[in-house]
Amino acid sequence: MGHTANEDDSLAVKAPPLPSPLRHSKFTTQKMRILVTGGAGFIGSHLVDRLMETGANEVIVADNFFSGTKDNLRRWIGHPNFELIRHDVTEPLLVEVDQIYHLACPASPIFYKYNPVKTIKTNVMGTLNMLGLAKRVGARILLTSTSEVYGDPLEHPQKEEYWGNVNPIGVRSCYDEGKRVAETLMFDYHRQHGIEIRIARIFNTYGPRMNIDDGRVVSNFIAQALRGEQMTVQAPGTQTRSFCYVSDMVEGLIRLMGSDVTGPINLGNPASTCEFTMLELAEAVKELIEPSASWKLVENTPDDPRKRKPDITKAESILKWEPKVSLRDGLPLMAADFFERLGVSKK
Ligand SMILES: NC(=O)c1ccc[n+]([C@@H]2O[C@H](COP(=O)([O-])OP(=O)(O)OC[C@H]3O[C@@H](n4cnc5c(N)ncnc54)[C@H](O)[C@@H]3O)[C@@H](O)[C@H]2O)c1
Ligand SMILES: O=c1ccn([C@@H]2O[C@H](COP(=O)(O)OP(=O)(O)O[C@H]3OC[C@@H](O)[C@H](O)[C@H]3O)[C@@H](O)[C@H]2O)c(=O)[nH]1
Repeated sequence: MGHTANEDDSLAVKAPPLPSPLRHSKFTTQKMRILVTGGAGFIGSHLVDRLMETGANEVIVADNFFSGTKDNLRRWIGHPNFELIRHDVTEPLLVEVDQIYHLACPASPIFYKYNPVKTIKTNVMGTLNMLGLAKRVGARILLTSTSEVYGDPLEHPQKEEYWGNVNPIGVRSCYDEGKRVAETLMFDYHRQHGIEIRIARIFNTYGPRMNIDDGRVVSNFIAQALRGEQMTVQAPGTQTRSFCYVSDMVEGLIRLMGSDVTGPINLGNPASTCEFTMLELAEAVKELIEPSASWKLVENTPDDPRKRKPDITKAESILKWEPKVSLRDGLPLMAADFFERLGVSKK
């Protein structure tokens, strides 16, 4: 026969305890426990390196390996402060953590357009699940949003106050509208439930470990040049992007997480040495990496933004952050990694 609450108060239904009371104990020196979703990807794995290298953190990566790979994390696998979970963020995740860097989402246009329904599910359900987790454990959560929330911008450079020019029904919408909803969810959880949120709007970032067949322009041009293929400049070639090196980006993300502002905050490199047309980028790859390389003009895809450059006044003043690596310095660093992975010897 079962007990009732009246018979035995110890079995009465109680409010759930605060998770991990040990974490607030003054008798233990706990490391900060940090979840990085999408940590097996390009930016995520560099972020994991920085978080692990301090020795002050335990890091849990949750990734479904759609575009990321275990190889990016091989130096940490087996480390006592590191755990890797194969997990899709569209499903709930139960872990006890202090901070969440929520990066999980396909980011290259060819990857995010491959299964647009899954992309929007990842942005909406994935972000809801991570916010639910943040609420349950009282964690601070940072979303890696994107410059794509500005769409094909009618203002240049783009400030955080700009609401954007986005096609809600186009082939890019699964990603840019998905990220816009993710930002909305972040702010609604913040206002309604008091969750500590941080939103970074990341502009085009490049560097070592980008998937060789990622499809984004810098990795495409370098891989094509090294494989002896023509670089595919999508028409008209005069569209611009402002390219930020990955170590600068990771520094910005860590500073934002440690700050007391919600954002959104633009992170990217607006320097005149970093805003390039695609034709200029092809010429730079030819000059700096493979002098025999050539390019051809190919058809573009719909809704490609014609120009993009961040206004980073807020990041500079609030986070005391500014990017340091110019495109001309960053391209050879990325190419060195591609030489190694493609098994081609540097001339
Ligand atoms: N690199 C950029 O230029 C850039 C610009 C703006 C925003 N961002 C954002 O930064 C984040 C990381 O981008 P990246 O460039 O490193 O791309 P990436 O493709 O290398 O990394 C994304 C990671 O998320 C994982 N992932 C995707 N869907 C998932 C799911 N449903 N569940 C669990 N894991 C999933 C992938 O396997 C991969 O490891 C993304 O949120 C992206 O939107 C990147
Ligand atoms: O082979 C290529 C690939 C791309 N491009 C051009 O290069 C420019 C940049 O394209 P990418 O695919 O690298 O990236 P996009 O700027 O379009 O989108 C990116 O923006 C920011 C992030 O959120 C994402 O990482 C991604 O969506 C576009 O104008 C595109 O037309 C080429 O000329 N040739």
